[in-house]
Amino acid sequence: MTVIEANGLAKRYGDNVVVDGVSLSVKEGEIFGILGPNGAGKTTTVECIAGLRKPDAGSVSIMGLDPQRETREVRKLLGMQLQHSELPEKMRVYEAMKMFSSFYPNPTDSDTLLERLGLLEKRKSPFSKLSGGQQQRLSIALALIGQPKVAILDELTTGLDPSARRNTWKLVEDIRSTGVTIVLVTHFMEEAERLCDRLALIDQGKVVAVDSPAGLIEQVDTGKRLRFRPSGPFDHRLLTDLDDVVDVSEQGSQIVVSGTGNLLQSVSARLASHDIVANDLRVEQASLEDAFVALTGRSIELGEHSERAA
Ligand SMILES: Nc1ncnc2c1ncn2[C@@H]1O[C@H](COP(=O)(O)OP(=O)(O)OP(=O)(O)O)[C@@H](O)[C@H]1O
Repeated sequence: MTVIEANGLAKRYGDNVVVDGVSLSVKEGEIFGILGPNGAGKTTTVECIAGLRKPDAGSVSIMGLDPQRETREVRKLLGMQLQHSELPEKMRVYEAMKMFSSFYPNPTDSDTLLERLGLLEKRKSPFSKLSGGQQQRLSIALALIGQPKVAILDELTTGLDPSARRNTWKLVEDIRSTGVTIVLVTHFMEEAERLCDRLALIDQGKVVAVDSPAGLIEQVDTGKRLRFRPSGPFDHRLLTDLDDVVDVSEQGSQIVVSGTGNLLQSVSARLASHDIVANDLRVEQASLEDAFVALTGRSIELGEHSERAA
């Protein structure tokens, strides 16, 4: 079943076209990623989807409802974790939960949710005394308090250290396993690859491609590459006549073999039959980053405020 359907969304600020004809559909129970560099229009897109911003053109349907016209009904279905959720410094965790609970007709039990998010012992802490990871987890709790069918999570691991980031990924998987459909906005390749069932790559306000992470990589896959340092004298002709090998070259002391099919197996077998050991053997395959570069001509990590996923 389709949970979110957006068609031809457009939004401009003055002369700046930020969202330029975005169409996408999100299926029930999936983690759908919106991946693109800083400033690509991701946040504006999800704000239009959630009804927090009015698009200049296009339409959105969330489980058959129009977020612009049926705002109250949509709020009951949708939990939104905002990119920079700021609460009053002195507001305590349980007070924030209570306030957000009051917005929904059927909120879940606050302490049970805090416990699930590892925040129960912090329930009396003021917002300003929480670590970055705890503030993020609280913003997720606030997005989930109304028992939404759909949760939109915007850049939820930006600013977190690698361990907190991994814990948050686990949490997102747990939320999905309870049947919540998740839209995940991110500019981290690793996060998108690890979590998302399907992804929309967004660049300069446009959807460049929608597919599973593996499907996107496959679209641009130029084949496989092996690198190794041979243990003894090596003649390229040893490998060039293999069916799976397309090219053999040298980079310093390394041999680089590109090809297709069972490249690793056929090269290993041939080397072994000549008593050559492939030291420091590495298999390289196209990544999501390669797919993004191939589809847009630009690197996603080059955004002004980019931060590499560790
Ligand atoms: N209210 C606004 N008024 C004017 N320009 C805006 C407004 N909101 C966003 N923009 C501009 O729209 C562009 C896209 O912003 P948006 O936040 O949607 O991108 P994004 O892909 O989510 O990037 P980021 O990850 O940096 O937030 C940016 O150039 C931004 O400066």
